[in-house]
Amino acid sequence: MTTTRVAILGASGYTGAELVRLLSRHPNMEIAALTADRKAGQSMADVFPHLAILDLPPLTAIDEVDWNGVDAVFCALPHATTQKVIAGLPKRLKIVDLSADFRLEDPAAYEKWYGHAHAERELQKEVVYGLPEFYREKVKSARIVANTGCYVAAAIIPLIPVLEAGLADPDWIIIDAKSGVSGAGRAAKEANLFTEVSEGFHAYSVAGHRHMGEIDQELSKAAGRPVTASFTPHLLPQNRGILATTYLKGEAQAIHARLAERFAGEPFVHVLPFGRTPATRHVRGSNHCLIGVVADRQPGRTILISVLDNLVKGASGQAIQNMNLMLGLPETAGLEQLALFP
Ligand SMILES: NC(=O)C1=CN([C@@H]2O[C@H](COP(=O)(O)OP(=O)(O)OC[C@H]3O[C@@H](n4cnc5c(N)ncnc54)[C@H](OP(=O)(O)O)[C@@H]3O)[C@@H](O)[C@H]2O)C=CC1
Ligand SMILES: CC(=O)N[C@@H](CCC(=O)OP(=O)(O)O)C(=O)O
Repeated sequence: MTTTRVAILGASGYTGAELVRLLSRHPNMEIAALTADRKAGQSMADVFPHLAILDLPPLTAIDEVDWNGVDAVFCALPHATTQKVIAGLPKRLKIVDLSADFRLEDPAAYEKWYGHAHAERELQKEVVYGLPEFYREKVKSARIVANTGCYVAAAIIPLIPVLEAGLADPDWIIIDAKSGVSGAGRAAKEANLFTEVSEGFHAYSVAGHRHMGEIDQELSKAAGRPVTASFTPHLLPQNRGILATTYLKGEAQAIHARLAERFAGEPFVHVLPFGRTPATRHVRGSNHCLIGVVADRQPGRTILISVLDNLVKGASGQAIQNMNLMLGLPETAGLEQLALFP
């Protein structure tokens, strides 16, 4: 089998480093180029000492990449910087974009949630929304895939099959989600200082987080009519992991049966026995998403708990899963590691 030469744009960030870690053991991909912005000119060993044992190309600016030596691209740049970069890449390249820049199919929704007009509306029409468990066939033939967001993946993986089957009230969906701090990226921000995050816990962007547009887009498709979910993100004093607790009006046993049937055979989504609940440490460092279903005390109300590692199934692992599909490789290639526990 041939080896695909990949470039990682944004390799000096957290998801870029996670792509390098996972791809270093991928049987069919080799890293041909790595880019950075402020850290261009440095080596990966300088920027991420845990990767120093690997033989890696230097970090360069994007315009210094020799595209003749590249077959596929993982784009791990901040949102709002990605549209122009992807539009400028050679058209023969397969691209998975980890940012939010191409996830919203409606340009008006993009403008509403991101506060500016989409810069590449024509290109947007070509992009496939890339949650593999639901868009596998489309991803296989896509040139550009927009990876699902980390909070969004944790929230919608269990919700889509429930809404598709009409097993919960679409007007009563409450998603209470918590993320580790690596979800905010490596760039220094006052709000993410140790002193601001440790020994505490807080909600943020309440009733206005930009992921609401993406959640509503996908849940509306699943329900077959407009859905406006409640979603509140919280910042956990830990590095990795997302846990979403979702409250629904629907019968818990029926919801559990539907999810168990829908995800049977999925390599990375697992439904726990009825009543059992997962924790972020059960998925740390792995590409797995675990789902627990519990009957609330009030009959007809259900609590869903879903967990994933924001840097793996929420970003870099999911991106490799999508790229595997785009390249006709086994979907699990390079992604077989179990969680790091404790
Ligand atoms: N962190 C997470 O858990 C998740 C992140 N994502 C998304 O993935 C993307 C990457 O996230 P993450 O790795 O956390 O971010 P980081 O802030 O850790 O890294 C960003 C990377 O982009 C580079 N960069 C920044 N600005 C520019 C620019 N103007 N031109 C070129 N390169 C630039 C940085 O280079 P330098 O370091 O040299 O400045 C760095 O390599 C984001 O869009 C994010 O929303 C998606 C899901 C989960
Ligand atoms: C903890 C934290 O700050 N998380 C980020 C979301 C993670 C992310 O990178 O967003 P995308 O999945 O859209 O790319 C936030 O709340 O904006």
